[in-house]
Amino acid sequence: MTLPASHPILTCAEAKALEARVLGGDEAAEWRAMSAAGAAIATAMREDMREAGGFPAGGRLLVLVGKGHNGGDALIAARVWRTFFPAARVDVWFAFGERALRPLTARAWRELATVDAERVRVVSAEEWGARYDASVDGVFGFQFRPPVDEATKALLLRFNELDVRFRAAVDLPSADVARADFTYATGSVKTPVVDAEMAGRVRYLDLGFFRDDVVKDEGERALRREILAPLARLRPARGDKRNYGQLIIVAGSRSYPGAALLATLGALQSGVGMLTVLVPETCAAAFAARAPDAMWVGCPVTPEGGLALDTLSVLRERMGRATALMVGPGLGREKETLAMIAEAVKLVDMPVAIDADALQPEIVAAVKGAKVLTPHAGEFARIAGKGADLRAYAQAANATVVLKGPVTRVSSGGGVYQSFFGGPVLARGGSGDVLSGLCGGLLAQTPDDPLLAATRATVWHGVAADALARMVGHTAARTADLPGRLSEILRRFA
Ligand SMILES: NC(=O)C1=CN([C@@H]2O[C@H](COP(=O)(O)OP(=O)(O)OC[C@H]3O[C@@H](n4cnc5c(N)ncnc54)[C@H](O)[C@@H]3O)[C@@H](O)[C@H]2O)[C@@H](O)CC1
Ligand SMILES: Nc1ncnc2c1ncn2[C@@H]1O[C@H](COP(=O)(O)OP(=O)(O)O)[C@@H](O)[C@H]1O
Repeated sequence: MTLPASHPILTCAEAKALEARVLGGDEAAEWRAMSAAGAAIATAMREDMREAGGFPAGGRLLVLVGKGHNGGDALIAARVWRTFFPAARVDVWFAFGERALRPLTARAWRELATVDAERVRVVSAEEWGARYDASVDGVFGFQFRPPVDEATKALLLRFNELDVRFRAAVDLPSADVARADFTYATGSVKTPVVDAEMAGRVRYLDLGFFRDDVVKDEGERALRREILAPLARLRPARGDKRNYGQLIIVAGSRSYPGAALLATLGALQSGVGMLTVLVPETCAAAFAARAPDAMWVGCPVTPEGGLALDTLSVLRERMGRATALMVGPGLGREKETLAMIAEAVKLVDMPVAIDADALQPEIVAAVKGAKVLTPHAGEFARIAGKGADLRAYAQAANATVVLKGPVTRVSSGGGVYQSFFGGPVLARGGSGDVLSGLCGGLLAQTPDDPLLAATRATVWHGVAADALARMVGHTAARTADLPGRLSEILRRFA
């Protein structure tokens, strides 16, 4: 088993101890880390801001600075921002005055202030502009101890009212009051940010603090995009399609034909060697025109339009050398169809991925071997019971579970791997179907390693969604365009 590329998620006390260990209280090392954090924040902000159309030349940035290193990170980010956007105008607000700055934060401020005094100015809260293109909140970081004083809280609440197109925060949204669209977790992800309502989306910025980390399948962990790197490498010259697995998908119904097609498009870009898709006979020809590289097999349907029990004989004929089975997208919930699926998962001797309507307790229980389940919160409640714990359920069900949501969490009963990739561009019908196809395709390639297939699919899907959002924004995007983004992101591992 290859453990998924990931780093531990730490409590604030653990993060403090880690930084003390790595930086050893050495001021030069601390400055280097702050500089790396600031540069990483600015770079990530520039990328993420493309989802909102980018930062205009001559745009306005507001930087909120506290006393500590969180403020220093924000000030360095602003200095790097000025190298990206030389005409940017930067307003700096010191929450506790300039004199309160700790030495390295004061140094970060001196470096920013000397760049270009005309475009960088200190503002009081009264001088805040009504509108900014972007902001960086560095008032409080993970050393924050509540409560916040009333005056500062009132100002942070006022900050929330400003018209800011893109709000970034360093490590944690200040006092859990300042609102962020993206919170940049520098060096490590700290536990409180994961559930912080004000944090927006979390981005983990790896600063190399975990050099000595040995991945263990335990605890809460943040998935890293490096999990995709092996997929970017050359394949052996004499490879054969049979080396890359064969996936069989059973999906679709008269009501939801599109889900089967979307899952197929996801699977086709997973790198799988062969793909066979069992769909209602009425769909096969049209789908073959859309995706001729999959082998479409038309199956009998019930009068209501779901796959009929006889689909089992088609599966028996076709399962030959298959290395994984994926069932669920768009099947509908007819009794006959679900009974057929329960038999199908018993029939095969290969790992099974289960999604959507096939996520029923009796179907999950019928799988003999390895299984990957990809429920959203509603489906998870259906199979595991209301309020069930992900890790405990995965362990009890002997399954790898991908619990989808704004942050998707994956566990096979050991560690809980969180994916901070992807965003609201995915909040539209069919994006889960693409994920299940991708997951099935990866499972067919690593049938002995369902955890690797599931975590990799989750990261890949999320990173592709980010790429899509950067191209077209959140609103006028289409799920059908998501599979097309899966290839380009592998090209960035050179
Ligand atoms: N183009 C297509 O053909 C599409 C077909 N789809 C198919 O539509 C069928 C129904 O899927 P749905 O996911 O809509 O099923 P449902 O909306 O019926 O979800 C099942 C239960 O979970 C709840 N629920 C749904 N989303 C939730 C969430 N994010 N958090 C908490 N609870 C949630 C619902 O209230 C419901 O009780 C599936 O077969 C699916 O594959 C969808 O994937 C959309 C696109
Ligand atoms: N706000 C969001 N931020 C990030 N990811 C999201 C968000 N909303 C939905 N997603 C992702 O989109 C996918 C939706 O899947 P699912 O709920 O099965 O919908 P569907 O059946 O319509 O495809 C999941 O991968 C989920 O993690």
